[in-house]
Parts: sequence; C-alpha cells; structure tokens
Amino acid sequence: MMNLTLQLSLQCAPLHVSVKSSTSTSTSTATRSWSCYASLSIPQPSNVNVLNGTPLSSDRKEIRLGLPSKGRMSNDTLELLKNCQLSVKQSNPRQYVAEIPQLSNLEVWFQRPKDIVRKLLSGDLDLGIVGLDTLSEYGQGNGDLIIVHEALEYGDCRLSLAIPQYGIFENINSLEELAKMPQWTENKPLRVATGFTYLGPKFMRENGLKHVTFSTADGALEAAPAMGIADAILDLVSSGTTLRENNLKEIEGGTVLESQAVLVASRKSMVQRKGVLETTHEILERLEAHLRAIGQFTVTANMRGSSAEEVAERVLSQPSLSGLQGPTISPVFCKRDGKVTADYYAIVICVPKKALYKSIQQLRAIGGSGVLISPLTYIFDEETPRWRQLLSELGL
Ligand SMILES: Nc1ncnc2c1ncn2[C@@H]1O[C@H](COP(=O)(O)OP(=O)(O)OP(=O)(O)O)[C@@H](O)[C@H]1O
Ligand SMILES: O=P(O)(O)OC[C@H]1O[C@H](OP(=O)(O)OP(=O)(O)O)[C@H](O)[C@@H]1O
Ligand SMILES: [Mg+2]
Repeated sequence: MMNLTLQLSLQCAPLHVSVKSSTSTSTSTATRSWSCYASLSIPQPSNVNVLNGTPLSSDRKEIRLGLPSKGRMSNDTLELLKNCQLSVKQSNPRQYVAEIPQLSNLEVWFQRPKDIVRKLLSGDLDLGIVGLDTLSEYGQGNGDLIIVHEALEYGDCRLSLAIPQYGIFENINSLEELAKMPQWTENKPLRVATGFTYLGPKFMRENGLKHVTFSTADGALEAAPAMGIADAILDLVSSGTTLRENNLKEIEGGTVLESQAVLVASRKSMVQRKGVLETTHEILERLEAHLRAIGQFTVTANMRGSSAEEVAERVLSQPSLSGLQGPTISPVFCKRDGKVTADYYAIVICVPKKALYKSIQQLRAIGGSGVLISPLTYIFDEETPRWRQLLSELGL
C-alpha cells in the first residue's frame, strides 16, 4: 500500500490552515498544513491512477450539456428549460442521458452538480447548469470555465459563516469581532466545519483570520457546533431556518458569496468544438428572452387624444409608462355620422410586474381606460449584451 495524495490545486498564497475529516473528532488526528495546496492523504493500492474523466483530446462529435441529476436544482432546471421551449426528453428518471429535440446534436447528461464542474474541466462536458457556489468551489477560478448567464433566477442562497448564538459567541456579531477573540491561538484555532474546503480557507485568508482549522462533512453541518466538533460552520443558507433551528447565527462580513443557478461553458469547447458556440448562443438567447419576459406584463389601454404624438407625450410624461422602447400607439378607428375617425388610441407597453399597480394609477391619471393586462412569454432583443460579452471574452 502507498499513499495517494489528492492535490486540490489552489491558486493562493501560503495559508496555514488544516483540513481533516469530521468523522475523526479526536484532536490527535494527524492534520496537514495547507501551503498553497491541500493534501488529503488516502491509502490506496499501488499503481492506481485516478483520472477524472477522459483526456481533453476526446474526438466526440456530440455537444454535451450537464444538468443536475438530483437535489433541489434538478426540477427547477428542467422547468426553466421547458419554459424556454427546450424540454428535456428523458424516457426514464434513472437514465442519465437524454436529449432536447429542439437542439440537434446535443446530449444532456445528468450529473451531480460538482461532477458537472469537474467534467467541464476534463472536457467531458461542454456546457452545464449549476449553482455559483458549486462552480466557485470546484472550478477554483479556472480560466476555462466561462459563466455565460450569471442569473438564472433560481437556487438562490448564500455561502455564509455561522456561529452559535450562545456561550462565548453571545456578543459576537461580526467577522471582525470573531477574528479578535482571544480564544483562537496557533494551538487552539477556530474550528470550522464546511463542505467548501477551497472557498473556506480562501475566505479566511482574504479576511486575515490566522488561526483557523477546517473539518469537512457532506451534510447536516449545522449540528457540528452543538456536537462539539466545530466552533463555526461555513454552509449554504437560504431562508435561515436551519441555522435558527440549531441556535446558530450569521455575522456581519461573514458572507462568502451570493449564489444562484448559472449557465457555464468550457472556453476550450466553445473555441474548438464544432457547433458549441452556436448552441451556446441559442440557449443563451432563449434563456434571456424567457427571463426578461417573466418580470413583465403587457399592458394595453385606450386613451382619448387628438393625435398619436399627443397621446405619446402624455404617456411618456409618466415615469412608469415608458415600456421597453417607448409605447406603441395605434389609432382605434370608428365610424361616426358615416365618417371614419380616430379619436381614441390604443397604447401597448411592457411594465415590470413589481410596478404594475403604480403603472395603472399613472395610466388612469392621464385618461387611460379599459386597461388589459396579459402575461409576456418571451422578449427577444436584437442582440443580447451577454452574447457580446461572451464573444469578447473569447477574443472573437
Ligand atoms: N437551502 C437552499 N436553498 C436554495 N438553494 C440551495 C439551498 N441549498 C443548496 N442550494 C443550491 O442548490 C445546489 C444543490 O444543492 P443540493 O443540496 O440539492 O445538492 P448538493 O448539496 O450538491 O448534493 P447533496 O446535498 O445531495 O450532497 C447548491 O449547490 C446550491 O446552489
Ligand atoms: O437556510 P435554509 O432555507 O434552512 O437552507 C439551508 C440548508 O439547505 C442546505 O441543506 P440541504 O437541504 O441541501 O441538505 P443537505 O445538507 O443534505 O445538503 C444547506 O446545506 C443548509 O443546511
Ligand atoms: Mg445540499
């Protein structure tokens, strides 16, 4: 037997923190100092090569999109794609490969979120949808991973440091106060339990916390302080219920990142693999068109006026009625005394859902009547700013 060292290559300055598995709670457990990389020693039989995926030179022709196979991101991802008219056809939930009929030559592979990131890096996937937290943790700032859409509007959560509400932490409410506590020394560092063994140490280093040690576990981290395994935890928080139920609290300055689902692509794939860039463009356009539309309503109203311009002036005098590119105003013709006239105009504008009631009040104030509200399905712009940005990032 020999020791196989898994090196999580960290692009960081030397940092003296150590990581150990939380399954061994004894303080005598051998821990290794992190000095630019974290080493987790795992006994393995000799001559074992652990590869994560196939070599990059893979000459497959299909384009591959990785989607979360389980967990909370899975259903929301399929729902989002369906709303973009990109329904995933999976004949059986245990089948890990599927297709999106609208996108030819595309395979969907269902994977755990962290494996989506790993497989993007190994070249086994070209595109993926994951939480920003997972991307940041497992992507470790690798320049091959490019975020194509950074706000898919689900999977909202934050990665936060949390400490007990009780005991020595009762009056500690900020990272600064935590760092200044006299309790943390080289021999007795602050013990943090986390599944984020890359982002955790990086955050502590960037915030000047010197005496910190990390233990890792896959779930139910909130129990670690009460069990005496850790002083603090670094985990995802959404509603805050799990923290509260375990008598833990977040602290000022303790948020490592705000996360939501993102579309990510491999730079190499987009540049080198035929069709990836075009498919990325189509997915991006559909996502943007849908996501822009869900925040808006179409509002139609009638308004008396002497001309389209005069009605437009009245509409544009109201702050919430300018729409996406100004109002569309069309004459409503009617026959009066045998003569066709247009003394009414129909106005059509897009209004943010949040501003709906305010908009209706403003419409009424300028003489609008018969107001109709309808949902919007898609808003396709001429060219999306994200596409421009992607091309410039790729040097194209
Ligand atoms: N409480 C939460 N609320 C909202 N989004 C969350 C929450 N917890 C996690 N997420 C988001 O969902 C993603 C997937 O989390 P999920 O718990 O489903 O899977 P996982 O933690 O990767 O897998 P597992 O828990 O099975 O090990 C996370 O990476 C994060 O982006
Ligand atoms: O702030 P809240 O809304 O309470 O959510 C936070 C919890 O959600 C996640 O756990 P998850 O439910 O994914 O369970 P897991 O630990 O098994 O991953 C996270 O790890 C927290 O424990
Ligand atoms: Mg989870």
